[in-house]
Amino acid sequence: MAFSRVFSEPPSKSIFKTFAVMFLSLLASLYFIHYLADRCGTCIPTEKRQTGPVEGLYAPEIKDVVSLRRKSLLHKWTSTRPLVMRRDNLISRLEEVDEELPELEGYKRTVLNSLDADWEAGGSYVTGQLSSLGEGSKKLPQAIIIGVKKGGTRALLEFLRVHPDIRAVGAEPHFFDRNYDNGLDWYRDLMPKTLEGQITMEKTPSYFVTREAPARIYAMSRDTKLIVVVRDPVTRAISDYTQTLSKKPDIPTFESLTFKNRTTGLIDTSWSAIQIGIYAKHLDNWLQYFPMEQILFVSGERLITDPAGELGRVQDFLGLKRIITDKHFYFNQTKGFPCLKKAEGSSKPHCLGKTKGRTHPNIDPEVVQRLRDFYRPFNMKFYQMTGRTFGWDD
Ligand SMILES: Nc1ncnc2c1ncn2[C@@H]1O[C@H](COP(=O)(O)OS(=O)(=O)O)[C@@H](OP(=O)(O)O)[C@H]1O
Repeated sequence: MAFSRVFSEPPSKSIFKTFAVMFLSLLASLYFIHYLADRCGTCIPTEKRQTGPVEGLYAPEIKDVVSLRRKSLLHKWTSTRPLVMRRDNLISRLEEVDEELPELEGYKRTVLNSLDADWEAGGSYVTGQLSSLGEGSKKLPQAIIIGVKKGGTRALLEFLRVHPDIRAVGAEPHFFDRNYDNGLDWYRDLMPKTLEGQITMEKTPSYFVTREAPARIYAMSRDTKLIVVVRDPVTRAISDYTQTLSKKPDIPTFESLTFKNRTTGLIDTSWSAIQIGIYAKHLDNWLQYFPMEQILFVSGERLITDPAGELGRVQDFLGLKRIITDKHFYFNQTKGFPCLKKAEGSSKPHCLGKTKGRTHPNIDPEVVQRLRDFYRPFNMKFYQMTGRTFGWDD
């Protein structure tokens, strides 16, 4: 990204890179083996699956001989290394690896595609919207969650997937920023199959700050509905920094990265963590192509305190019946976030993975205040443009 600051630490980067390549190779191999095992003639009928296949790897109810063999193989994997993780957790981690090392895009996509194909096969029977043969056809998305990074986009997508009239690709396609040269057929091919009346969706939070994205989405379809999950820009910046810190523990402090010059108090707006939160500026870019009525702003804060309320607004915006309601959520005290009572394709409660809801480091309150002062005028402009007050400056 144009605003990104590069931290040049060659030895740790090369170790990380080697680790990432090994990790992805291992995942690709495991999925290949799993895929073969799953496709063999005697595998568990889809209707016996209680969960999506990745979670299903743990399913205790595997009974027949082939399944037992598979179970023992999988048990070996899970007991030797914590590789078989929940699907959304795996997707989030892969996406974070990819963000640091875009050259691994091909590898990552192979793993993510098989994850989605697997999810599709396992989830389709349970949701009852598609047959296990995967009826329907792949379509370009009619609605896209375009941002913002660390706003709560994964939570929104996972919650929306519960709706029987929404089908979404789990992984971030990054089509309108990184993969545009692959063409629309490539993009369509990533999408799940849908039946008449179902909406195809994807989420890639970096679109919101990608200069070319509005024109490109407009060229695909001027009717595309756009959704932006926004969050207090100061908390968002800290969340963004926390994510980077989790992968590169040696980076400078948040406080030192915030300023161009700490003595003069000049904020470094070229740092992506700061730049992304200037929502009014990015929104201007989208309004050159799309009318305000075609963009829905979801409050990242309310998505946590009142998920059903925000989901109600999203379902209205998409022209769907309000099927996702209070009944679908419970507040998980341990996680500290709302979770689904039943995820798509599963009968089990489902919280987002460990990369969502990280503990943030303590930031010098003076620096936080300085950032609040910096964002205030941009926030006011944003409230004015959207006609909604998000309460970040109360
Ligand atoms: N239900 C639920 N469970 C867990 N986390 C939740 C939930 N709702 C919103 N959030 C917030 O989502 C933040 C991550 O945002 P994104 O999913 O947009 O991140 S990313 O851009 O895709 O990396 C993540 O940020 P951090 O708390 O900084 O980790 C969460 O605060």
